[in-house]
Amino acid sequence: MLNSPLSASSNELVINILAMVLSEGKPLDRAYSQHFSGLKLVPAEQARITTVTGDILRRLNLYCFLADIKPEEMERLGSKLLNVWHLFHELELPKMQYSLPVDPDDLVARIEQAKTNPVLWDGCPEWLDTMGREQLGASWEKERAALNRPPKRFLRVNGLKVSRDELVQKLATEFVSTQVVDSVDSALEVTSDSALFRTNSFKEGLFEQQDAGSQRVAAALDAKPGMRVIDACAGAGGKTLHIAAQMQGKGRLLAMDVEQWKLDNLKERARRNGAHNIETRLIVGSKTIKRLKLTADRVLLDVPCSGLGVLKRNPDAKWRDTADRLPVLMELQKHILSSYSRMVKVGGIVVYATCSIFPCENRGQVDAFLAENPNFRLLEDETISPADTGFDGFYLAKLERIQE
Ligand SMILES: C[S@@+](CC[C@H](N)C(=O)[O-])C[C@H]1O[C@@H](n2cnc3c(N)ncnc32)[C@H](O)[C@@H]1O
Repeated sequence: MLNSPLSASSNELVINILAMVLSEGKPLDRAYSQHFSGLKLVPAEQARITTVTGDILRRLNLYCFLADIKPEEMERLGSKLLNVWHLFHELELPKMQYSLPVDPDDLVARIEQAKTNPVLWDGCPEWLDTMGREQLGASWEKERAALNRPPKRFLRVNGLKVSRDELVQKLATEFVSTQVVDSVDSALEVTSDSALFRTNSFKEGLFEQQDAGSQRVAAALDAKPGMRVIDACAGAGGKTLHIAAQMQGKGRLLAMDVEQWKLDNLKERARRNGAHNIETRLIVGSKTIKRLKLTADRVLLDVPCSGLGVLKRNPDAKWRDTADRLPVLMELQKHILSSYSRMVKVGGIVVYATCSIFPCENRGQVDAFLAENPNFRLLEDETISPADTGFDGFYLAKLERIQE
């Protein structure tokens, strides 16, 4: 994980970031950007801080149990948790100015006790374990273990500007080592600890950072040059940019979302990527969708979801009100699938996708949709399993419109 302890100031930052996530309910990425902006941290130290913070959040209940503190006590007692974290990973204790001591015998006893509880050992809250068992049965345990591993870093090669082999060579000259991902044509795994966003390759738009599992979603859409394609929950455009590359910049690609700031972000990324066939449109009501009825060859519905497939990368979702929000999210998923799918032409394809591995957000939604919409048929669906692939977890279903 690390080969030397964090400095006093880095420990302080980890505690402050954790407190912001756990006490103020801020998303982890926002807590990072708020704490890192204005600081002149070297990239390697920033990476060490995110490594430790991410690992603590992936197994928060375990570390809190070992330190005998509660998550909401992070601001006051976080130094004890950080001491426990270092001892657990067989590192020297960090040199913090004020820190609460750890009783080594108590820690050993607590580690032994925790080992007898696999749910705690995997950093899983009780509600999630119950849901995982209900939803996935026997395969839940391997997914639970996979979801607490550190995420790998993947790139999507921007085929509009460079080939995968050319990018490997170019990145090597910038001291970034990568290896090809056999099962995903557009993906490279980053194997060095490099600051990717500072490379010229990134500034020139030769790649985007994107999980390999996520890259399978846009690939399933099979968009071709010259088609009319709608990405209806485009966000900041991770998948839109991939679709634009599939279309080789030819045809019309409409990126829609209910948040204008995300679409603005998308436009900036599209410029860097050299993706010139993207138009953005804010969804302001049902009319925006109705006007596009039967107009598209392909529609991607990358719907809002629990994010429970991507917990390696966003572990803070385990410690929020995710379970309470799930019914609301599922209602929204149902609405988006039934009304936005009308934008596809007869013979066209809709891909419904989530970053969840739970059937209630996935095949359950698709089956309910098909029962009410016999004018669509399921061509194929796939759950991308974090345990089997090492990627983040996603679901995708390819639906063909067979009649108006
Ligand atoms: C899973 S995210 C999309 C991620 C994006 N496709 C990507 O690859 O980066 C879901 C998106 O749906 C948007 N959204 C929420 N409610 C929506 C609605 N009613 N219609 C369309 N988009 C919606 C959210 O703003 C969010 O950007």
